[in-house]
Amino acid sequence: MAGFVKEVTGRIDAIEKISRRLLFPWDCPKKELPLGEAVGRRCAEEMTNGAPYPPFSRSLRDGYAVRHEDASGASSGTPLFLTKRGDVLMGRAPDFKISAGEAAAIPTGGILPEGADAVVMLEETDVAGGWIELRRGVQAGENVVRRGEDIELGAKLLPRGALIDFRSIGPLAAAGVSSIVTAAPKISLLSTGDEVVPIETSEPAPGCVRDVNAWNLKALLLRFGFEADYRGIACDDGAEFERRFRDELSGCDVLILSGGSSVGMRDHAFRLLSSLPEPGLLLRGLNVAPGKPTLIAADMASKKLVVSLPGHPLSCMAVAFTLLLPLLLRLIGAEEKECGTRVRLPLSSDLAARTGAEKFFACRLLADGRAEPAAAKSGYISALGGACGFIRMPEERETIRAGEEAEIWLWQ
Ligand SMILES: Nc1nc2c(c(=O)[nH]1)N[C@H]1C(S)=C(S)[C@@H](COP(=O)(O)OP(=O)(O)OC[C@H]3O[C@@H](n4cnc5c(N)ncnc54)[C@H](O)[C@@H]3O)O[C@H]1N2
Ligand code: MOO
Repeated sequence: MAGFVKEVTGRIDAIEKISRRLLFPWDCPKKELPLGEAVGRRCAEEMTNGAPYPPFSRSLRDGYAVRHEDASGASSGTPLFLTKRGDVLMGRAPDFKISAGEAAAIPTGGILPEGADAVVMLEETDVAGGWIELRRGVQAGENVVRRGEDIELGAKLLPRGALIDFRSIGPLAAAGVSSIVTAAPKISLLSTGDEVVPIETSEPAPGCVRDVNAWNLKALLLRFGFEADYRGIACDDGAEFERRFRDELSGCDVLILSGGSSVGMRDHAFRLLSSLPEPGLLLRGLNVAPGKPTLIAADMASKKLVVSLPGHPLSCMAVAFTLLLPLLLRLIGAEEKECGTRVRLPLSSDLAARTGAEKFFACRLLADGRAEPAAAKSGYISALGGACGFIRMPEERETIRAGEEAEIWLWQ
């Protein structure tokens, strides 16, 4: 790996410069999917609500629909009595209105009859001699959801590029969105290195290891709404590697390599990324630890992005989470610009590193709310097991003490 670049670019600088230089977002492929199949994907366009929700004012309780002023002041000691106007039937529009002094029986979810603006719960009422006895007063709107109160007509359901998941699918279903146009950039994953062998290899030869990075990357990207196609492993032979690289690049929008990003005898990524037409190589060396040997290049005319990630599995994932995902979000024009959530939590033990680079450490969340740094080297593959995300140590820091708050980048 000797001879790797000394000059490095800061992560945020890299993201901003590359996005601007490549004129993100790109008009990348889209796929229309039935709602259920769109779960876990990102919508290609902003989605707005086509109908108010709920579509009609409805009761939240079994009870009596009333005008709140008619119930005002009712208590068990001084009950009020209203005339029963009728029964609201589930799934049917009432064919009567509530006038002063009237109440209507209503089920949970029933349409609030015109004139009524609140519901008194059944257990706070009685039927007495043809009257409805109220033992409690209600405020306007109590036990009722007004038409459009939850989601107004025209409200934003999903910003462009948002992840479709359990948090956002309900309003889409309610709005009758049965299919969604999802962003579907064609992303290919190619691992590199003669020592990297397919996972099916029953007994890797001495010096060989099964491919981990491609599977890590595939799972990470999927978790954040991007489908990536595993294209296998490219060997270290220069000519063969080049053929494979060009072949794979021609079939996708984004080619993600791992390994061979450093500059050594067998590291062809730099040479090939540099050979791409305008703008060619955009990043050579990232000021992130682990993750320095990262290369990014693009071919603007053919709208191709190539990201060559470090071979060490933990480095590869740190760069994928902190640099690759933000770039992909910008590429598809997502409003969200980073994946995950930033919080500040105290650390459970001291952390020490060198100043200069922006540092990321896998960490676990302890039950007492502290973050525990994983004791891991960049070549480890176990560090993300049970991790909640990464601790970020800024460039200028070299320690964070136990008990001191640090910035944590949670997956969620
Ligand atoms: N003398 C120096 N050596 C190294 C430097 C350096 O500056 N000077 N940089 C180190 C850093 S930092 C990293 S990170 C690695 C990155 O090197 P490459 O991106 O060129 O990656 P490789 O050399 O191909 O592999 C590194 C390491 O990772 C393993 N690997 C690669 N691909 C996979 C995969 N798909 N699944 C599992 N493991 C993989 C590979 O076997 C190597 O052990 O270089 C340092 N060295
Ligand atoms: O940057 Mo390497 O990616 O430190 O292990």
